[in-house]
Amino acid sequence: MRVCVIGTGYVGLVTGVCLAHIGHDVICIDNNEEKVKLMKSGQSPIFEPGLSELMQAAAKDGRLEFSSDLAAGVNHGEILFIAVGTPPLPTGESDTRYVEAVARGIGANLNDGYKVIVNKSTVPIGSGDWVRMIVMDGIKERQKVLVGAGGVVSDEEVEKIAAEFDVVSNPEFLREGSAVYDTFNPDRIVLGSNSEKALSMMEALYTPITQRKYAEDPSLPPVPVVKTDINSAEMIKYAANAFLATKISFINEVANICDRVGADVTQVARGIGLDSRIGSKFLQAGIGWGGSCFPKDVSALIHTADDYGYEAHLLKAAVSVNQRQRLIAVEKLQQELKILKGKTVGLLGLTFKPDTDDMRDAPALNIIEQLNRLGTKVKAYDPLVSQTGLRHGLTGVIVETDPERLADGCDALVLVTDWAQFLTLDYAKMAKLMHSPILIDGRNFLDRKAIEAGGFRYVGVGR
Ligand SMILES: NC(=O)C1=CN([C@@H]2O[C@H](COP(=O)(O)OP(=O)(O)OC[C@H]3O[C@@H](n4cnc5c(N)ncnc54)[C@H](O)[C@@H]3O)[C@@H](O)[C@H]2O)C=CC1
Ligand SMILES: O=C(O)[C@H]1O[C@H](OP(=O)(O)OP(=O)(O)OC[C@H]2O[C@@H](n3ccc(=O)[nH]c3=O)[C@H](O)[C@@H]2O)[C@H](O)[C@@H](O)[C@@H]1O
Repeated sequence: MRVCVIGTGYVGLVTGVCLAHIGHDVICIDNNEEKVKLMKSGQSPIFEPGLSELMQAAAKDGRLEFSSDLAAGVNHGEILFIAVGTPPLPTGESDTRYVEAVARGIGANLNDGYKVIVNKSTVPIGSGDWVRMIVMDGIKERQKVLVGAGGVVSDEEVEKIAAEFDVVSNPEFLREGSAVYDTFNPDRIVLGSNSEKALSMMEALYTPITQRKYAEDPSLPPVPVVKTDINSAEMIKYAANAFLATKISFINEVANICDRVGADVTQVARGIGLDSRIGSKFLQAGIGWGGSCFPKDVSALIHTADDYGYEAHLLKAAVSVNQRQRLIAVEKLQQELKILKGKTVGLLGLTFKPDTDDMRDAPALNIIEQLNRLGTKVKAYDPLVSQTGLRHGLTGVIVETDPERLADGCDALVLVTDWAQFLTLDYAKMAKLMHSPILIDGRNFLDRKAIEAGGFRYVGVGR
């Protein structure tokens, strides 16, 4: 099928590349010319395991193109994905201006022939109808321009074009760092629409994936396709992220109680996670959830509830537990070192999770800010940030090029991101380079015994 994906961030680029890989004819559009230039040269603007290889192969096979020309993209695609960002506004609500610009642009360029317009971006509930309205506005604006220029686009023609598109909500559930894997091995595909025609085109689009043709385990039963109305599909996305974030806040709260009563949250998590009603995933206690989506999506859902006269107490509590948890490492440093002014702390990891270069709403940022406020010198080593030299506008932190330089002269280390590389560092050597070999394991990631054998005092979260 002919597909156009508009917006080449994590979601758009991974969607476009994976759809090309399974045989569709894809054009990816972005209004950032620099990005388009980079992608045309075969380079991925984001770090995502496996993505570059698939991207280069699909481009070589002629199934994947990049452009900044929206009109060309709209003309090409039978299915048009909107995958631009929906960042949070200071109020917590979602900033939909990029979706609006794209929807208007689609309308202004819609041509003959049926099109499915897909909301892949995470958008506030009710956005399906809103996108339809904006696309219609775009069509009308074009009509005005054409009429002004002596063209002849009649009202009937506008109605005809309008009748020839449907809007589908198709929320995305991929995780950064395993985005390609998640795309080929989804737990479900959610499609929200009231149009049978649009739904059947979307089902056909995803058939190779739902039939597990590209799955790690092709013998699994087909991927469930959940077909709903548009509002419910949009709500599924928010509810899923809000549930996962709340689950992490729950285990973090349990961890804080464990710290006080002398229990070990890692053992508790295993003990409760084996209950199939609870499940073992997303029970890793630590310094809290971050990233580009959990914080913004939970806030947006709280905001939506508020708009409709409902106070979302539980979600607000999940956020407030998380805000406190973000600084738990600083509390632990104070317990260990007492006065932090004039001390040097080294952060192992900066990104909000491993296998990504994304620093959006990373807990490291709060830790750096708070330590700076307390007069502490902060250094950091991150496998990706240190290597790529990408500083992401980081201030108040010296980015070191290797773990031993990081340890040199530190009063304590804090493991911020659970990068696999951190399991095999030479901790004995690092301990010798430090003023005081203290390690706060903000992700309960390391083997306490091995770290202690290396000469460190080990402090976990809730263990
Ligand atoms: N990052 C993630 O892991 C996930 C994100 N989502 C949702 O997907 C959406 C996209 O998120 P990301 O990929 O992280 O976004 P992003 O912020 O990384 O990328 C957005 C891209 O859209 C482009 N763009 C903005 N306006 C444009 C326009 N008018 N025309 C063409 N391109 C335009 C930007 O240049 C940028 O390349 C958001 O709604 C997010 O909540 C959903 C699931 C996972
Ligand atoms: O909407 C989105 O953008 C995506 O948000 C999350 O994906 P992502 O943010 O990439 O990363 P996660 O693996 O979910 O981790 C989020 C945060 O929670 C933290 N986390 C995760 C799991 C856990 O047990 N404990 C924990 O503290 C991570 O360190 C990270 O800071 C969801 O998992 C995806 O399904 C969703 O598509």
